[in-house]
Amino acid sequence: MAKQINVVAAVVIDGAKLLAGRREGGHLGEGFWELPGGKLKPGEDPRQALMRELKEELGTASYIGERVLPTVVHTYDWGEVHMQVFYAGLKGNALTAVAHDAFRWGTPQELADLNWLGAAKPVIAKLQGVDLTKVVFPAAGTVYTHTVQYYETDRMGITHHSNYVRWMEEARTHFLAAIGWDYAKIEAAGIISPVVSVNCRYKRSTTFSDQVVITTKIAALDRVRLTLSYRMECHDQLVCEGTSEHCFTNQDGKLLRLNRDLPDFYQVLQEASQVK
Ligand SMILES: Nc1nc2c([nH]c(=O)n2[C@H]2C[C@H](O)[C@@H](COP(=O)(O)OP(=O)(O)OP(=O)(O)O)O2)c(=O)[nH]1
Repeated sequence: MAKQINVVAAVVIDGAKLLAGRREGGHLGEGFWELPGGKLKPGEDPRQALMRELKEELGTASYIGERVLPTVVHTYDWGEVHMQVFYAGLKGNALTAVAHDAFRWGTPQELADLNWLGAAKPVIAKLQGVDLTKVVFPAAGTVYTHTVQYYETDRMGITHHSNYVRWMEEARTHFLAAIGWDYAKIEAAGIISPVVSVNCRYKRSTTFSDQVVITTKIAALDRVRLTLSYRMECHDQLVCEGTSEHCFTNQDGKLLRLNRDLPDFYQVLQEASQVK
């Protein structure tokens, strides 16, 4: 059986253009054009891995967006490449050539005829119908990845259903920290945030070492209540959808009105709720 090689790659975009790199001499696939990226380390979160690779290969920090298409599988003499592809943007302007001997920016149409590595071809084909200027990047904190632990599975090796509610809390903590209101700050302001309800709909099971990508959004916000929605995906498939509803009280348990009692927090939440 061919050796499986897990790879992450980026459609790095700037306006209507994407970035192609030509593989330098001395590497497998030398002289072919590719999307910047590289091998995933065991257990590594794909988006984190891609940021690491882009930093190593292009010399600049990046932000990572949505998946471009489901995982591409392509077999070479040297193994079976499983490539996860995400949109990305670069924070810096100057590119440092480390693993490439040439770079080219172009629209998907302009770059279609380059001599692409096999696994990149379906990506370029898919991009022919995409207007890259319309690609949006998720707002900070909306994407969180949980790796399923051994102790979270049951006797049959399936993740116990109770864990999904805990992961919602992890994703929520991550989300609130990213919008500038981590739990320490909320507590320092004397605010208590009870959970009013939790809802969870299970679609597929997960198991040990699966990476569950959770997208958190504000589903509803009024003066006293915040509802967050969570969409959990694993191996490109929806595994669970949920919501959690929260109110806010002071130390005496008195219900707070966000707009009157916590205007700064309310404003940040309102802005975050505009993100679709
Ligand atoms: N980055 C990238 N890799 C691709 C593409 N298409 C494709 O088949 N591959 C394959 C080639 C390689 O077998 C593998 C990427 O491995 P790599 O050698 O670049 O990984 P790396 O940066 O971790 O390199 P190294 O440390 O092992 O030298 O994926 C593509 O478009 N981009």
